[in-house]
Amino acid sequence: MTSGKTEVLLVGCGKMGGALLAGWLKGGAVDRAVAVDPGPGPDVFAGDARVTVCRSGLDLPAGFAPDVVVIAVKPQMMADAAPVYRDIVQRGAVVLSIAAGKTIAHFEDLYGAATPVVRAMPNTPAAIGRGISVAVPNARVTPAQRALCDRLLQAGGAVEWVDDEALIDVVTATSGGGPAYVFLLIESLAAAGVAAGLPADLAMKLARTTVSGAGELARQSSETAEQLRKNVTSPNGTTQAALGVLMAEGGVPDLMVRAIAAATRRSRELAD
Ligand SMILES: NC(=O)C1=CN([C@@H]2O[C@H](COP(=O)(O)OP(=O)(O)OC[C@H]3O[C@@H](n4cnc5c(N)ncnc54)[C@H](OP(=O)(O)O)[C@@H]3O)[C@@H](O)[C@H]2O)C=CC1
Ligand SMILES: O=C(O)[C@@H]1CCC=N1
Repeated sequence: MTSGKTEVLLVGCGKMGGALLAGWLKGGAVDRAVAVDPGPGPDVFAGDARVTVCRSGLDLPAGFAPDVVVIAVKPQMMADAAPVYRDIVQRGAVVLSIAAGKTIAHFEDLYGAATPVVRAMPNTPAAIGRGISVAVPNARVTPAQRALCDRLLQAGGAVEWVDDEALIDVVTATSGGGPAYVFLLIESLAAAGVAAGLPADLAMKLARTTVSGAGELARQSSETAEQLRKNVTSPNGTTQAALGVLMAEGGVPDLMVRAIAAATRRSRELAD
């Protein structure tokens, strides 16, 4: 922090890093950001005086000493992308990683055992301030660094902190990837409507509006999700006929257990 200003180095400005940066700039959470990305991702921010775009970590502005280094590259790119920031991290920045699978120990190995590291998992609704992140700090993170990471993550929506890092793999499977499962539901609902005779544009409008409306109702209502489901399900009516298929053995609840287990396994594999 320079004279009370918050300075961020963002490594990887793609879908998730870009969504976070947009939220920081919009909410004023960041006074200066240097975004490193070899692709066109950060170009959309180039007109903002607070943002400097670099194509490589070797081209950082002279003397740049960020408060936080946010790692937002794909886990598979980590070995190429992350080592170049060792000096800058060792000058006192906290590392905030949103990469699936990559553990706190991974960054301690890379940057030194004394490095303050926060491992977090956001999701793409952060782009509209409606995401949720879960974060875990290592013991080196100071209260001020934790508050800074909390502020950065809150620009994208809700934030939960946990102590057990192993939960982050499950969080990754549940809420990190969760929006994709919901978009699949929209696609599947629309496709099923078309298969049953609806025009495609009407089917897609019904699916998008129904899923987003139901999501907003779930957010605003004090009733449980189960009760909200029952409120739609008239005894021996049409919804009950559909749920008899969806909730049968091997149906959505069973599939979701398998899906979350597969994603959790994959997150653990990406640690290496
Ligand atoms: N997408 C999501 O919903 C979520 C993603 N995450 C995590 O966020 C991270 C990024 O994912 P996502 O945004 O989807 O991926 P993207 O591919 O959209 O973004 C990654 C960006 O990093 C760039 N990049 C590649 N190599 C380097 C490098 N050496 N230095 C700097 N930037 C580089 C890529 O450029 P290029 O494309 O040119 O290679 C790309 O623009 C991942 O670790 C993922 O696990 C976490 C939560 C949710
Ligand atoms: O699919 C992935 O690996 C990343 C992590 C969570 C969402 N996208």
